[in-house]
Amino acid sequence: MSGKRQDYISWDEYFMGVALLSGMRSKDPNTQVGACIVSQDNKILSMGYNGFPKGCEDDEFPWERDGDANETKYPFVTHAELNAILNYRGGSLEGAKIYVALFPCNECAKAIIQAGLKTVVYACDKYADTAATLASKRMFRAAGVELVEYLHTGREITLEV
Ligand SMILES: O=c1ccn([C@H]2C[C@H](O)[C@@H](COP(=O)(O)O)O2)c(=O)[nH]1
Ligand SMILES: [Zn+2]
Repeated sequence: MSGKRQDYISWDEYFMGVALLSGMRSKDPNTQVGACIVSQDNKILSMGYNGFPKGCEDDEFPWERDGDANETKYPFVTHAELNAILNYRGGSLEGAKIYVALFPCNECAKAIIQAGLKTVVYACDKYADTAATLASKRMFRAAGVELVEYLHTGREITLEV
């Protein structure tokens, strides 16, 4: 009997928690996505969330979903997964895992595969029926990337400072 705490969070809760916390930085009024990249030995390598590129001010670019293409957020927003990959300054991400709030779109899938990530753990798949997600799953399957649905534990985590 070591007397250690028993209610500590699991690795999955920890990394998905970091991904969700990163997503809370997003200014997207509809969908906030966070991502956390983790090495094979459980070290956090990088994080990201969906937002406009550097120099593209949140108050000057549109957050709309509908309208003329260039009056919506879609051409401008950098996705959480891509930001996490681009934020990494350490070299290779070969073999790493990515925890992400939303199932990656086809563009993120390409970046994930090409960066050498081998596992995607996702919390939500709300666009499962879209062409982008279906293309994404097809590419992940072909590239041998493991897809793991995050099992929500129901644990509420409160952060107090
Ligand atoms: O792989 C993905 C897919 C989407 N996102 C971001 C891009 C947008 O900011 C939102 C999606 O907005 P909706 O209003 O739900 O269409 O999610 C991402 O980061 N990664
Ligand atoms: Zn994407």
